[in-house]
Amino acid sequence: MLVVVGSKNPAKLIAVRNVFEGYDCEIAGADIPSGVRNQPMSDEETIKGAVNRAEAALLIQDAQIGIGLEGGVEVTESGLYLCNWGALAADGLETVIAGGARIPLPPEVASRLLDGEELGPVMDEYAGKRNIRKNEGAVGIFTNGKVNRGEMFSHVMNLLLGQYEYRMKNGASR
Ligand SMILES: O=P(O)(O)OP(=O)(O)OP(=O)(O)OC[C@H]1O[C@@H](n2cnc3c(O)ncnc32)[C@H](O)[C@@H]1O
Ligand SMILES: [Mg+2]
Repeated sequence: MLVVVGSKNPAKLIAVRNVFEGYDCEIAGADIPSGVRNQPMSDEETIKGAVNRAEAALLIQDAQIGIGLEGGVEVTESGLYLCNWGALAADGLETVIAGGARIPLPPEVASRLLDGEELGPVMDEYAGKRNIRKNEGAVGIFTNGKVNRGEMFSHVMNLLLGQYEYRMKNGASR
């Protein structure tokens, strides 16, 4: 079985490989646009990005499962929160959706995002590192390394795969 992930970001691919370990399948990453802004600014926009990527990944030749994982932020009364969403698409099945961990961003990072900057480069500058988004992620930085981006997306992937299996088992495919 071929599982296509709508991204080549290693933090996302690691998460997909983790949860499909022991399954007889091949995992491939493909550059697929999210169809939303580079920096999604709400849960709704982030979900849309994840669903778009999953459904476009499924259209790639021989794909049996398409996966979309998307990071964004959500404005709340207690500040700007990192949000993460995932989607799993398969033929004949309503696209499965799951949400991941959320933590608040410090005001100095939040204000730059609200001014239109992207989290990826802002985080690199803030932490004085490179490619944080492909490694531990903002979540890794702000949790002192306790939960990195790959682990966070692994949890989202388990929520997706688990729901997929439940629906397949119970015939709730539509
Ligand atoms: O190559 P893709 O799959 O697009 O991976 P990405 O890192 O850009 O990830 P997203 O598009 O899902 O994330 C949307 C934006 O938020 C940034 N971002 C999201 N989560 C992040 C994190 O944990 N650490 C750093 N940047 C993050 C990211 O760089 C983008 O600007
Ligand atoms: Mg991106």
